[in-house]
Amino acid sequence: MNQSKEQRILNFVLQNAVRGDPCSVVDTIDKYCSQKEWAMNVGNEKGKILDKTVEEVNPSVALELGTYCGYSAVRISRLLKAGARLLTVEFNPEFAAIAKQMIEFAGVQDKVKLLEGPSQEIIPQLKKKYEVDTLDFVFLDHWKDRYTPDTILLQECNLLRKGSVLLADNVIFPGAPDFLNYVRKSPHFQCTNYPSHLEYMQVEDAMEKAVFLG
Ligand SMILES: O=C(NC/C=C/[C@H]1O[C@@H](n2ccc(=O)cc2)[C@H](O)[C@@H]1O)c1cc([N+](=O)[O-])cc(O)c1O
Ligand SMILES: [Mg+2]
Repeated sequence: MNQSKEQRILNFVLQNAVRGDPCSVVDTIDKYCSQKEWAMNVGNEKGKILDKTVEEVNPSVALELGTYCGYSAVRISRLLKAGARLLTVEFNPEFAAIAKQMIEFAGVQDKVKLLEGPSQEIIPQLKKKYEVDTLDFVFLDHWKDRYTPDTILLQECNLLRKGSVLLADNVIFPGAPDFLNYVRKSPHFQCTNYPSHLEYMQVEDAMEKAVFLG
């Protein structure tokens, strides 16, 4: 049975990155996906915007929607302070299995909890089942038509507090027009746009930061 692209990415990391070194895992995925096979990791250019935002927020509890191969889970968790944790949601069992191995190889498994299932089922479980009070940081990088309903669901579940920061990937390409419309029109969010490029390509993209005002 021939391998999936995601399995090939993982194998390349296992053979070429340094075990226990998250930066080398991130760099090795970028090397593979820029030279061999494109994949929908946030990448290094937008990854630097993600890094800056995570460093600014310095979250104790962070949520990621859309783990995929674990690139941004490794990227985010490498910046977390001792005792801080990242919850990352993945719906596809194959991707979840790849991401788990990627996270363990990078040595960040103590900071990352991978939750398998659709975001609309997991989000309402965060408080009781996963002992979350409120979220300091949320990275949205899953299905683009889920950004808005999940942002509304996060509010309905009282998971955001004054100052909670949402950062959304791909608001230009593939695009999340309804999300941009929603957060920019809402009196509950203060928005900032960060123009960038699609990972590994010279296509315009951007990230949107939306700070919850309570
Ligand atoms: O489509 C994109 N992303 C969708 C991501 C989806 C991921 O989120 C998971 N999920 C987890 C929980 C859910 O509830 C639903 C899905 C899916 O199982 C998948 O692992 C995308 C596409 C391009 N592109 O250039 O085409 C570039 C990008 O940066 C992208 O992020
Ligand atoms: Mg993306």
